[in-house]
Amino acid sequence: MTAIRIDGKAVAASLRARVADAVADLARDGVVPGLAVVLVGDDPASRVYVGSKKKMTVAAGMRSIDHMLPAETGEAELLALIDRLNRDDDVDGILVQLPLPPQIDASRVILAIDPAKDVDGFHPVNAGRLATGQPALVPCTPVGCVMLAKTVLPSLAGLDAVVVGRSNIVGKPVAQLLLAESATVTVAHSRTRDLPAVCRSADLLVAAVGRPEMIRGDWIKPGAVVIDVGINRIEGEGGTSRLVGDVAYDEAAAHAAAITPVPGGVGPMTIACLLANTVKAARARRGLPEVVLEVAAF
Ligand SMILES: Nc1nc(=O)c2c([nH]1)NC[C@@H]1CN(c3ccc(C(=O)N[C@@H](CCC(=O)O)C(=O)O)cc3)C=[N+]21
Repeated sequence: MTAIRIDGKAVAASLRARVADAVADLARDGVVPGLAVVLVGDDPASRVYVGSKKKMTVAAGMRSIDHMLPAETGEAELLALIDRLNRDDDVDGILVQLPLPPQIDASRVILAIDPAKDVDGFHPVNAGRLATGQPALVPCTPVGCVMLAKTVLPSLAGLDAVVVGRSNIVGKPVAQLLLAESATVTVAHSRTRDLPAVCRSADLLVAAVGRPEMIRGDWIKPGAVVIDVGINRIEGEGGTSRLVGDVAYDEAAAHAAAITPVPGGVGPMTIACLLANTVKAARARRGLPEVVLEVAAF
């Protein structure tokens, strides 16, 4: 069997087109959503990523407000900026790029963001709302994972889903979303016994561990759907480098029914979902009804 390659780039482009339509609707009422992105330090990969978010925010018709702060920025200074952004009525979404330098406590920063503007969905209020089935801003990468799975699966109800990784950013929220879709969810992690056997039980496998190609072909149940969240840069010969996922793609594709590539899988969905969350926040803050931006499933 050779698996279907799930085209995250194409699904993300169609989601961004829906976002742009929703932004045009808001513009007719004089509303232009604004997304503030805060980057502390000058990590080159983070700069590239923030740049591409800015470009796509503007392409969708929204305002992008960048705050590039030096690596030595103190926690109090960052918290003061967040306070200003919370109060600024032109700002609908606030994203503080992670990781933060060691002198800043990320959990305190996340707690300081107004949950109504928390387009990353990392604030405990949004995490709690997601866990209890209330309307929430939901983390972007997990939403992207579920959207991609739904492009090849008519329903996730009753499926055995295995999530490898238990971070607050991906593992836990993607498990909550899959549970809300009525999958039977197992969250595996570094202390899980016989991880290959646990993975082999999965109809739907979500890999979010951050270890290059850790998940091998013979860990995949025949006919499974595999969503690879990992984005790992590995050094090749002669100073070259390439991106690989947490799943050994070629091996896994020999067993799976469908699989997301890296690059071109979950990554582009993360940014598209961030734009969608910004529209969602802009509407909710003004008491406007929610619009469906999800790409039509199946
Ligand atoms: N507060 C916060 N929110 C985030 O959502 C967040 C963050 N901090 N810190 C960094 C990570 C990383 N991240 C990516 C998003 C898109 C791609 C992406 O679009 N990747 C493309 C291209 C990759 C390339 O060519 O370099 C792909 O996978 O096809 C990658 C990485 C969001 N993050």
